[in-house]
Amino acid sequence: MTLEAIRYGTGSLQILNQLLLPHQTVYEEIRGVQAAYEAIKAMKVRGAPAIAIVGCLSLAVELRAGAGGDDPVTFIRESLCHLTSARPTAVNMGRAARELIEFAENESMEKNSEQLRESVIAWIEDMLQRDVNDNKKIGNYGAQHILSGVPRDSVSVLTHCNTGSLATAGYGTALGVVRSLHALGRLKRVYCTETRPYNQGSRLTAYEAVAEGIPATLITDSMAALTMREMAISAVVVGADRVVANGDTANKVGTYQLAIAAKHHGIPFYVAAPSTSCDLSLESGRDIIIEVRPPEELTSINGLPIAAPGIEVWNPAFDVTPHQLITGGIITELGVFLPSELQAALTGRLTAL
Ligand SMILES: CSC[C@@H](O)[C@@H](O)C(=O)COP(=O)(O)O
Repeated sequence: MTLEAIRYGTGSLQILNQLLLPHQTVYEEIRGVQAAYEAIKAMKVRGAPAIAIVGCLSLAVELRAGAGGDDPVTFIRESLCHLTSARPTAVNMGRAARELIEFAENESMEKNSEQLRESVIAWIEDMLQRDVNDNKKIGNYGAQHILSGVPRDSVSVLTHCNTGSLATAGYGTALGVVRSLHALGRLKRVYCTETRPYNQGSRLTAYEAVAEGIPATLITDSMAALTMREMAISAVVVGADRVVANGDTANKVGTYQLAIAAKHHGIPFYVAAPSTSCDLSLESGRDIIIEVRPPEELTSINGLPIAAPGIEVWNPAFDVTPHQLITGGIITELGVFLPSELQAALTGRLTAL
């Protein structure tokens, strides 16, 4: 069974409302940029790569209907800036916006409005396939790298949040590595954290694992260190929302403590992310803007209050793992790099942000 977070046909876009998973499978029509902005903000669609793809596809839907009239470049620029502001930590939407605006500006030198719309739509539609292809490469590189440390045995890995088909155009990043290990017949088990407060692990990663027959065990976030000690974990593999020049990595809150626990237990810690999640314009993780989300995400679950009324809440959605703790490497579609190698490996391959 293939899970589809995004359904796109010429001029029409639907997203799977991930707030309703795993109990209901409901696809919602996204008719344009504002609807995509709201869906991203509400986390109906989430995951750094999926946010960028849905944002850009919503623009394609509007362009297909002739939006922007005689000045499509202004419409494209304003729409993309708006979409980028929905969730600030993940870099993928900002990067896609930057590249697309530059592309549209260049195209506008030679093309009329109609032709420009067509070429921008083609650029956007290509994102879906590019993302899946990149994720398959990440899966393969990551699996080979992990297995190079354990030549014969099957491995157990631990992952955090959801980085699978639901967070990308398909296959996934960290969960793509897990998929590749499973496809090679070398995955003993994946341990997935619940991932409070939004439960992307228990609702989404667990859902993908069950749907695809991947051997998986759910743990609460607070069981991670114990699991590392007791369950012969060979690697911790997580995704990323932004990897900066020195390798510091912003990812779903809780990642940092996993990296500390992995270091204590001598377990290699990997970040799996496409190069589009890397941001060489920032030198260190201190410069990353961390999204702080509403208190209700902690004080209730599905609208049911679970905390003492009146308690103050701090709800940062992401944390930054220092590069020194990323001991396994950063797995990209171009290969696996130590944090110290990343900048040189990507220089010249990424557009400046
Ligand atoms: C594949 S995106 C990186 C993930 O590890 C993770 O941080 C993520 O899914 C993003 O979180 P979310 O807040 O659900 O959009």
